[in-house]
Amino acid sequence: MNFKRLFKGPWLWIILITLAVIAIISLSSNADGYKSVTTGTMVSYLDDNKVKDVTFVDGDQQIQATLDDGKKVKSKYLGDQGARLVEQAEKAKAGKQLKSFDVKVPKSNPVLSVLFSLLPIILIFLLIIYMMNNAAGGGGRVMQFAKSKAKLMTKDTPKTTFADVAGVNEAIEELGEIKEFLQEPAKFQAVGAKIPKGVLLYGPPGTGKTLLARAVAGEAGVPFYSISGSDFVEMFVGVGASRVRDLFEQAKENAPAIVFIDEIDAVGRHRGTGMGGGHDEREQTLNQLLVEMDGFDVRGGVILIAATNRPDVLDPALLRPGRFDRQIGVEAPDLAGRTQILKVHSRGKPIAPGVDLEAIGRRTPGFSGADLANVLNEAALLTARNNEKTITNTSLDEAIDRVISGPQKRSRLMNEDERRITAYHEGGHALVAAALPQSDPVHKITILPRGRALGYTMVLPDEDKYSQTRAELLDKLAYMMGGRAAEELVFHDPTTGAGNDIEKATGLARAMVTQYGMTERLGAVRLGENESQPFLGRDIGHARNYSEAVAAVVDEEINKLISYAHQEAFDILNENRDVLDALVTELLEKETLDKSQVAEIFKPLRRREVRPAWTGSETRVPSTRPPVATIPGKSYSGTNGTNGTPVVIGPDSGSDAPTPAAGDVHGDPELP
Ligand SMILES: Nc1ncnc2c1ncn2[C@@H]1O[C@H](COP(=O)(O)OP(=O)(O)OP(=O)(O)O)[C@@H](O)[C@H]1O
Ligand SMILES: [Zn+2]
Repeated sequence: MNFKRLFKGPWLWIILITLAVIAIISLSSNADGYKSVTTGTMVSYLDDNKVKDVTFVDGDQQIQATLDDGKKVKSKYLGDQGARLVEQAEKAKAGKQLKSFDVKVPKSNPVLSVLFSLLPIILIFLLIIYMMNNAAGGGGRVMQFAKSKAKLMTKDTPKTTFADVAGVNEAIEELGEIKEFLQEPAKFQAVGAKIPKGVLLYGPPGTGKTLLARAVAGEAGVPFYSISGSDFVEMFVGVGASRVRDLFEQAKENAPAIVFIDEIDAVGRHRGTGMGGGHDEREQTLNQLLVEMDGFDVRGGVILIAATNRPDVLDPALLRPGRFDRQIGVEAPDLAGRTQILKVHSRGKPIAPGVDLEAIGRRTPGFSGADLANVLNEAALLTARNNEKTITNTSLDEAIDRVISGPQKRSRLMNEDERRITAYHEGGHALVAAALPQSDPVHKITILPRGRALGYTMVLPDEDKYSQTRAELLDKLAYMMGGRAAEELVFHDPTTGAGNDIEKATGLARAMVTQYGMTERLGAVRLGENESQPFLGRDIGHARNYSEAVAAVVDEEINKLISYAHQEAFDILNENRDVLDALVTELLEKETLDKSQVAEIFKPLRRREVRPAWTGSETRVPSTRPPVATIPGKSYSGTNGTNGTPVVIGPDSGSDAPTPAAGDVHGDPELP
């Protein structure tokens, strides 16, 4: 039994104090052996001179008497009786009938009275501690609130290895150095090499940052301490800072070790931007972190690994050399990476012989490692639920859909009219996409309600893409409006189903105007800045750094882009009404159409010409000389720009439908 632990709990103290109080009270109370008699009896004892000695206890209005036969008695008297009784006793004393006579004014027991007056306060205090304990999630936390919650996972460290992390080879290469250092620090010290104290892993959620950090510890065989940045910023002021101190103390004692801080942006944001006037708790914690980082000696063998989704908001002081001077990006995986991750996670799962993991990887651009792990898990769950033995393509298909937009809503009854409207809406998206020359192939159309969407159309690039041209964006705008245009064309009355499409199209058009410089009128000028609110941790608005006049032009240009796209979509559908009807007929019957089925139906489609050249100005005349030829077979890895995310378009019941995991239309994440 851990006694130290026991003394930290409030209950033991409560019990001890209560026992002590009871003991003191019972000791000092009248365990004196006097027998109570009535006042009348006492008076008659005195009158009859039967009393040997007598004591008046004033405050208590009590007479204690010892009788001639040794009996001890006591009784109460009234206030004005006292004087008479004393007189009587004095007389008896004078007449020698009484041996001794005494008056006591009892002093109240000082310990007892202090205790009694403090008792309510103590009880309230204990109650407050108890309640705070509960609020903090139990476990006697308040009593040890300064102790870091970092957990030493196991003494023999995580079992994760680099083999468990796929598709992030660059990061693994960089971290390999850290691993070697932790294994053989002497080798590095001998040549005077300085190992980074801190490594910052940054990248989108679910790409395996935590997994990587654990793998370093697992590979090097050192203890792994992990804590989340938001844990620092908890409860009382000053606690965050002492947590940091404690965490490092613990790690140093067990060095070589890895300290992992997840969500470091929770503590590591720019200082001086907190809402509480700059001197908030977070800032103290950050300062302590900086102090610790400066103070610890790498030769001590503690290496700090931190992870964040938002490296842009971190305090520059953290990123300075000597702190997190090594920064490693962990990006969403590319096709090869996705295939590898799928392989890692399919280990130990019975995959049916016909399943091609690379094909799955091809269909899941934009998925993070966590999404892919989720796909395989969902597929396994479905397989078990259907009492099947192996994971088939069918269950993997369903699993991908689930990860994108939630489980099927079989119970949602759509009446025939609504189903037909949905079919035309989705058919509209798909047809416009297929008729335009620069858009990606239609991969799937479904009118099965799923999540909050009534149906969706998935338009996917054949390979990962990192940037998009203006013509591609114009095509995208057009097919985003395709659903709405189909409703207008066929039913003469649009529905609310296009709400989400309109929202995304407007976002895309705004970006084309204000960020990508894709209009003639405004040119290649960046308009406005995304203002990030560090304390709230997200962008709260768009700061306008341009005039009212320009704002009006921006609005006009956005409008122009959208209405052009809308008209284009409408015209394409009108020209191809026969194909649209054929598509809808198939959709109503089969509910879901895959790539080859769609391609078959679209064979007679009247396709649009490639858009004319555009440079944004008449004075910039495009050259007729072609670019140099590319070396066949050589691939270039993208550096930045858009990640090839599939576009999923669905008419939604509301505008606040969740963004599908992999389908963000204006998903143009600005890579850090
Ligand atoms: N590259 C990968 N290889 C294998 N599995 C991965 C990979 N990336 C993510 N996963 C899976 O996803 C899970 C979640 O990943 P992890 O917690 O490491 O992501 P993260 O980048 O730390 O996310 P966050 O930023 O949200 O904390 C892992 O436990 C693992 O199962
Ligand atoms: Zn739509």
